[in-house]
Amino acid sequence: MTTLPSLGNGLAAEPIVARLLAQPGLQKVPSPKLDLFIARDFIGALLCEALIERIDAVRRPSTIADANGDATFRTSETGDLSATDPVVQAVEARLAAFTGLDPAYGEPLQGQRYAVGQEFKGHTDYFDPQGADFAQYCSVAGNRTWTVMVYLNQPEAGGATRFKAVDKIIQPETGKLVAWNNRRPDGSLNPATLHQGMKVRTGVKYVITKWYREREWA
Ligand SMILES: O=C(O)CCC(=O)C(=O)O
Ligand SMILES: [Fe+2]
Repeated sequence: MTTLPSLGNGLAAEPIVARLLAQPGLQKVPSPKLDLFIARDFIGALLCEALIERIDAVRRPSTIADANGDATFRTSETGDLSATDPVVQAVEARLAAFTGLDPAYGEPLQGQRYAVGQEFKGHTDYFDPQGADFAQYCSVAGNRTWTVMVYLNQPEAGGATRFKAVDKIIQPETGKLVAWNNRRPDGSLNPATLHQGMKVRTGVKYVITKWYREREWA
């Protein structure tokens, strides 16, 4: 088996985009405004189930940076997944091979759970350099570069991810990956990555998220 090389932190987006485009079944959302990719069946249902179990074991109320006075802005639950767990390691290896993004720059894999009525309102995944919490979140590893997210199940209704600036609504499906560059090709932060996790209407929604940084995650 050949091992694909790591392609860095994603700030140089071109090699990451090329690696993604080489993956069978990958869809690029056609827009000049941002690099946004979708791949169905990125991981299988059994691995998704195992990850859901792990999330349920560690979940706690989600938080946001730069409190905005809206207590209902992000109402989901979040949990950090253990890097020593073989199930987590399997996903990490698959993510690294698929995207080329170097795991050394990645935050710990996180899980999110949304019950009926829960959501994450419109936001960007990068931290606002003018925001009150910027130093706290970014002084060590720098700001975020890429986001990679995988839906672990399919709620009966609701729970889509909406990218307003490009008028794209992505429906959750078990094992489906969504990846985007939080920057423009020149490396500047891209406000067109604004997105929201829409309210779950029926059922429950689970995702995993992996965020990459400018500098290594210690
Ligand atoms: O749950 C979703 O669809 C989006 C989640 C998200 O945007 C985030 O966790 O940053
Ligand atoms: Fe997000």
